[in-house]
Amino acid sequence: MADDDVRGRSGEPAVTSGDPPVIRSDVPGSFPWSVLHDRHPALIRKVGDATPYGPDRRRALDLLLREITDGVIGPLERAAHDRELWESWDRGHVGRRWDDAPFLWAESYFYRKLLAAVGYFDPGPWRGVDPFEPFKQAELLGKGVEAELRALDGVPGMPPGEQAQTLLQRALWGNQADLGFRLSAGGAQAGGRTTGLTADDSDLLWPAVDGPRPARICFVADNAAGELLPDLALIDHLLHARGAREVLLHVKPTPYYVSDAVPADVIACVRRLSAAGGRAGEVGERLWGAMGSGRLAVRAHVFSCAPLPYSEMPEDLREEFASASLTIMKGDLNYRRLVGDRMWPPTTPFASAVGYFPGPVAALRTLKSDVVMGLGADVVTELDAGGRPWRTSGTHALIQVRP
Ligand SMILES: O=P(O)(O)OC[C@H]1O[C@](O)(CO)[C@@H](O)[C@@H]1O
Repeated sequence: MADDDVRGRSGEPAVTSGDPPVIRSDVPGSFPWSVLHDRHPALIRKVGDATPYGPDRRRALDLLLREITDGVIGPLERAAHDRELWESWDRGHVGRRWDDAPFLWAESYFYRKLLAAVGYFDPGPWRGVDPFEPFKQAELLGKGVEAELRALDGVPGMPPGEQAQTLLQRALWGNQADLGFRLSAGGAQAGGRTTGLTADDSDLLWPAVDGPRPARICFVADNAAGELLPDLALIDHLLHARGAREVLLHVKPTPYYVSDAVPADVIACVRRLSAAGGRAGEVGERLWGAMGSGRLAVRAHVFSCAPLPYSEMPEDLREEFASASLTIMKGDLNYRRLVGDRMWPPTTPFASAVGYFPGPVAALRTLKSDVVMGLGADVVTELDAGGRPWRTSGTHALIQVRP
């Protein structure tokens, strides 16, 4: 796959091969345009309403709203702890228009600036206060999560193959629990789901787990609460029932894309499981023990919040993925970063885009953005004929594996 960020003289990303163009947000009415122009302003308001910030934080939120509305991407503060890091991730976009940056880059930078606006990195009372915590917390205590936990009670009575598939499917569809999606005006209808998957390589996934030696699994999580709970139930299955040696659970180092899990969310979910009683309680107790013994380790790599595709991952992360029997990538954003945020023809083979990845990799994702590949031509024809926004509505899902 060509590297998006091989730069031309202007600093603009240059497409160097026949790969399709990187997705931008500059077409009014397009999905990425609506994320930048509708979803992000709405999110700034919701964040301001959810926490009693004082006048200085409110002013900063207003300034950010003005910046994303009026157009030009401003730099981070001179003293920002990660300014150098972001300079290394910049591809000449700072100082240019938000709409002209790659969609992936612009969204990621928006979340970094939102954290700055609420004082997340500054000395003072708001340092480390997750602006999305009220939304995550509401979900964790909600009825949907209660039902998810109770559903685990039915799993031990199933034949082993069905247990595995059930836990896999619950983790997959848990990816609908994306608060960024639901907080926006148009996203509220997410929740319907199709019965079949648009692609299903699950028969390739289990052999990678059950290989000759006890597996080491990298599990790259996505959203907290409603997604992380079934993810953790699947992780428990890998460790407890499938004899995996260890699971390295990658989450975000800082709050991101509203509901993306950070280490505190892992702890909250393990506590929630442990306190639930029944099968969920057993799962929670085992995971608690696995964290204590090191069989379940949490990672919060800085690249997990980078505005770049995984093809540009740093060497230490590459080595970690290379050492795994299987890396499981959850969710839409991880998919975009895995295959490259481009308008791939949807029948392009999945393996052709992930050839750079240093080990076996599986994507578990509900479809919430334009990027998709690895579908059968008949599937695409049928989906297109349906006349619905199947790529972005979260009602469709896929499991793709490159062994
Ligand atoms: O939580 P997920 O599955 O990564 O989805 C996040 C998705 O939401 C969006 O922010 C908007 O749909 C996408 O850009 C992104 O891929």
